[in-house]
Amino acid sequence: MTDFRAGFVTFVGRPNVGKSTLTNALVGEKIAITSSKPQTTRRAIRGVVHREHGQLVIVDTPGVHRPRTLLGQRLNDLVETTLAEVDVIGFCVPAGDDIGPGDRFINDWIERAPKAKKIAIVTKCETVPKPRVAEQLIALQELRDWDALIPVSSVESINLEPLIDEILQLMPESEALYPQDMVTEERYAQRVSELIREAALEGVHDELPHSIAVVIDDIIDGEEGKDIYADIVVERDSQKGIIIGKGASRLKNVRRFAARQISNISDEPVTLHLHVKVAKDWQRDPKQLGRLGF
Ligand SMILES: Nc1nc2c(ncn2[C@@H]2O[C@H](COP(=O)(O)OP(=O)(O)OP(=O)(O)O)[C@@H](O)[C@H]2O)c(=O)[nH]1
Repeated sequence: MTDFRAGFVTFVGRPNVGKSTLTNALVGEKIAITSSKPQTTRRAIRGVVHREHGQLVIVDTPGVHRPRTLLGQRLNDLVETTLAEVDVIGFCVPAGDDIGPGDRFINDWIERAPKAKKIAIVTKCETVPKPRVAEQLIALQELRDWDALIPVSSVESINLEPLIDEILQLMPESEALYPQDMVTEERYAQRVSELIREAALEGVHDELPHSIAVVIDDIIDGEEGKDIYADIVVERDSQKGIIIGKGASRLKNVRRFAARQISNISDEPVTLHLHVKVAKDWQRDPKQLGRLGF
């Protein structure tokens, strides 16, 4: 096949700029979890966008930030490993935010991938008036000579196909890297655990979101469907109480919400069994981090 292009792209940017939402919107299926809490993303998750003339493999990275814990440090390492392997880096900045020191830090940082093509993406562009989008594009142009510059909205599906086209044009000529029917190579258990974590994050505040991890204990295929056993892990007893809620009301909601999401990605009925466990200060403990898969 001539003129078919394929390669890897990653979106970088401060936490909460909309990288995961953009990945999901481009792939057209829920791959990465999203939330209004910063630093939701903890794994390099791949989604694959298939088009007649090419294929994009999206690697989702955690938000870049100043590491305060061992977990933070490992997340930054993960971003760096990802950067070294991609063909295109998409630098994301929301239309409504001024470009600040955090953005400049990331802009300098992507220099560490000299071979990657670099594009700037203005996200959430439906949230501001058009002149503001134009201003943001100009501000970005002052940062560097981008290979492409494009405003998008994941929520209102603005410019998503043009973005895919722009990125594909920057990819090397190559055969398809993944089979046509594959949208993610994330293992089922990993996707399940992320969906549970997303449900558990709903409505929690302050430090608690960063303290929540989910471990899948077992997935048992029975005649009536799957039984999934999972632990929601927190760092302190007080957090355990918050997650469970009065008369276990909150935990029941988490289970109901997660089960519905998991059903959407499963081909048979699912029964979800959740337990809440305390692993004291797991974010700072190398052994616990290993056990939780970081
Ligand atoms: N209005 C609007 N909100 C958006 C858009 N894209 C993302 N958001 C919201 O912005 C918030 C953060 O989105 P995420 O996709 O989780 O951001 P992220 O950059 O992946 O965040 P981290 O995982 O923390 O790095 C969520 O509340 C999204 O719903 C958009 O196009 N328009």
